[in-house]
Amino acid sequence: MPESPTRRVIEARAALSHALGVAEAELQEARSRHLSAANRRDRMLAAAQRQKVTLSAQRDKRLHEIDQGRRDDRAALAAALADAARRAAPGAAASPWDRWHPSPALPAAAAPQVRVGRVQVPADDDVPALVALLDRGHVVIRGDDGRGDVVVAALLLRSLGTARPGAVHLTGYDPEHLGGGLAGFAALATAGLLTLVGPGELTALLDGLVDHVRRINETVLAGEHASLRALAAATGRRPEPWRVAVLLGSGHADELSRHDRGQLDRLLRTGAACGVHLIVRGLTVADRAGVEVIEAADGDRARLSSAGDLPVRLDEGPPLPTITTTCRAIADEVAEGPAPLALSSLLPDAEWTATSAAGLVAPLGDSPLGPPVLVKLSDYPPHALIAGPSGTGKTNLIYAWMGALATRYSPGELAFYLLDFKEGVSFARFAPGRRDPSWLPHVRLVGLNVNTDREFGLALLRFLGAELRRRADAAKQHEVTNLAELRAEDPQGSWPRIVAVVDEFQVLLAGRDAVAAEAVDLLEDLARRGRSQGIHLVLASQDVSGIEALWGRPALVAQFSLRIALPRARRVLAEANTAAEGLPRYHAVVNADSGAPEANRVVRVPAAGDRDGWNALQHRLWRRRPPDLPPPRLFDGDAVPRLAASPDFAALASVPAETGAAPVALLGETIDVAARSARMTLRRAPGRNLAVLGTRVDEACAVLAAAARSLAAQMPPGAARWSVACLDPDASAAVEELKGVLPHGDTGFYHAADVAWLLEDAAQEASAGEPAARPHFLLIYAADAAGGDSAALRRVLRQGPERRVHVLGWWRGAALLRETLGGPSSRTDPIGAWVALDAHGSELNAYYPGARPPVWYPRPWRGLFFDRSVHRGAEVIIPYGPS
Ligand SMILES: Nc1ncnc2c1ncn2[C@@H]1O[C@H](COP(=O)(O)OP(=O)(O)OP(=O)(O)O)[C@@H](O)[C@H]1O
Repeated sequence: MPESPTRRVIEARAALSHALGVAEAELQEARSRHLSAANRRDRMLAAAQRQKVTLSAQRDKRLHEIDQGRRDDRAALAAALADAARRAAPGAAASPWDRWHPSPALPAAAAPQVRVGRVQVPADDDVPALVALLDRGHVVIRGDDGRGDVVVAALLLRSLGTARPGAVHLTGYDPEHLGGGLAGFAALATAGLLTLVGPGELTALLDGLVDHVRRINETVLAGEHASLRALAAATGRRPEPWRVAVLLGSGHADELSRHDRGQLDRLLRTGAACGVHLIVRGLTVADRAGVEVIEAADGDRARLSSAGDLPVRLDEGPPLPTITTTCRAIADEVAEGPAPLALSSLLPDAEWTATSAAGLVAPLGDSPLGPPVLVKLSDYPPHALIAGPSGTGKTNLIYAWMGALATRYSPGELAFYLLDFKEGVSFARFAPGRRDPSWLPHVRLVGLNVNTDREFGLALLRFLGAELRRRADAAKQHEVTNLAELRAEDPQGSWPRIVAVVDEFQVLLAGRDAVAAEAVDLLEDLARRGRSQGIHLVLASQDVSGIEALWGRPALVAQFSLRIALPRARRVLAEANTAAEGLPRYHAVVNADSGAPEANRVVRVPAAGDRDGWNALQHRLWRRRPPDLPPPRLFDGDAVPRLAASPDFAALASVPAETGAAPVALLGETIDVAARSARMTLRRAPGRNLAVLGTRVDEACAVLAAAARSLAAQMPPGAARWSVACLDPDASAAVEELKGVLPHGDTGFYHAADVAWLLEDAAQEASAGEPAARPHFLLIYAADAAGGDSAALRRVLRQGPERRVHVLGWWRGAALLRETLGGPSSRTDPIGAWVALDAHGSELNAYYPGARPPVWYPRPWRGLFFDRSVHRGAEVIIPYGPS
């Protein structure tokens, strides 16, 4: 059946309804899906929002952390920079001007950098802008002139304030009178620390600096050190000042010639190593290493090449009063000169530990190059010649040298013999004195005030000659040739090196007399042979140039190969060697090669003259002296010796009378090293009488008193007969004193009234057939006054000694003695010994062998003694003074 429409409608409707239902369902589902999607989206959006907030918070936090870290880093960096800067620029190198004062570094310390401003970094710390000038480089200033001046003044003042006074020398070139901040430094000129050069002098200035650099390189650095800074670090000393040259050009391109430009270039390249530093403004200088370029400008616009692009704010300049007072103080201190070196700088760490077998080595001071200058006495150089005009420190130098030697070598290694021909007592400190009993243990002899007793110089040379022979004999015995070998072969022997110092030795060699002639011969022999026997001569003089006795003997001069010249000393160095002329105070040139210029060494000598400083040293060594060491022999030409203190007198008394030895009369002290007495033996033989000649009562009485005392010391009571005749009332006091000396029962005293009786008696005794049982000593004061009784006296003189009758008489003149003897043609041999006081050499001709009279110029408290039985020539003696 066909389908009905209704059916079809129904079916369509059903289908539609189904479709609608499906659609509804789908819509429903879609809606629900949409809703959940919307929900999800909302959730996601909310989550995303939350995430965003978290992220942003995290980002903010991180950003904050980064910021903080950078701030911390920056602050740490700035603090480190500031700290490093403080160390690079301590004290006066950077301190603010209101608290500024000089703070000189130690001489050898490297120069600090100096502050000119502040590097503008965003940090709390003040980071100073530093410039490396001294010891390091140069500075070129560009930009604003006023600001530039301030920088120059700051650089100079800080450099001066951080160096020792005098260690920085300034030179200023300022042709346009720009000032350049130099004005306040004018006071330095008074001490030679500032030189200003004007227009046209730039070439000379640059040439001078280049020459200076060359000199430093050649003579100071000498290939051993790369720079003065390195030298100072290695040696601890800084021998040369820094030289800072401020060059203020006008800004014109043609201001420098080609030559100048070359020199400037050379200085910029090589100057800093030699302590030459330039501060340049207004001259064209290319940027280069070692040159700090400062762009001077106000505010934060200044720049320093070493600070890169960082802005720099330049400091205000130093106040003018700070500059001027500092400069004046530096100039004053420099003008005053350096503080003297102390003697302690020469002393060794351990005393008395050195051996002198091979020589004597000791420092004499320090050299400008730093190390101490060692001076040697040995086989070469064996002897020294020292010269220096009065007041230049010759005596001080000898003291310093002796101190350096005496602390290194023990008295067993070194012995000093010291002689001073100067009027004064410069060597007295080494001998025991009334106030200070100490002595320098090495000193064996001190001769003072010997300027009129040149014989003492001879005595020393003879003594050294004898010692030389003793050493040469010992060397021969041990079959060796020099002291070092002798000491090795004879280790138990006492062979110290001997250093004989003769100050103002020209006095000994002056004149053409016998003393000078013998002295030169002895010196030459000693100088030639002493070198290998450890005997060293040190001769000093204010001026050696005119000592003909020296220069006339080239062989003698040649032995003195160690030369020491004090400022302005003449001729002591080789002829072309003028090093002594420009020496500063308290310096010396030491030259161990006979003065050849290349052997010059300049030494700054410490002060050794100060008594207190010396005494401390001497006392220390004195307390350490070997217990059996005797004090030195002190010969003082101004002192009167005493018989009681004479070693020969002490020895006499200990000789027993029974030995039968002929009696010995001591007459005075000889001028010699051992303080020997002049002695005359009164043996039974013709001529054994003594005549004292001259008008000087005290001295004549002193000679006779010594003779009487010394004879009496050998003669026990009863062993001799004594007769004392006083014919001059001026002698009565001396005669009176003899009453306490001569044995009472054996002595008769006579005057003019009864002398005839004495002489008659003695004449009879003198012509007796047999000699007297005991000696008879006639002491006759003013024997020439015996007058009519001189015939008897003559007989006693002629015949007495063989019969043990001896006259010890004083005649008031040589001619008066001749009268006693029988007139001008009489024989003089009854006078076997005489002491001439103020009788001149020519008057003594008759009593002296040979055709020529003795050389004798009478002088106070000295006599000329001649004993024909022992002497070849007469010798000078010093009468003993009152006991
Ligand atoms: N190196 C030194 N340091 C400090 N002062 C010194 C030095 N050398 C010498 N003097 C001082 O200089 C003065 C003269 O010195 P010294 O007596 O040594 O000179 P001199 O050349 O021996 O003189 P003269 O020959 O007239 O005696 C003394 O007061 C001494 O203290």
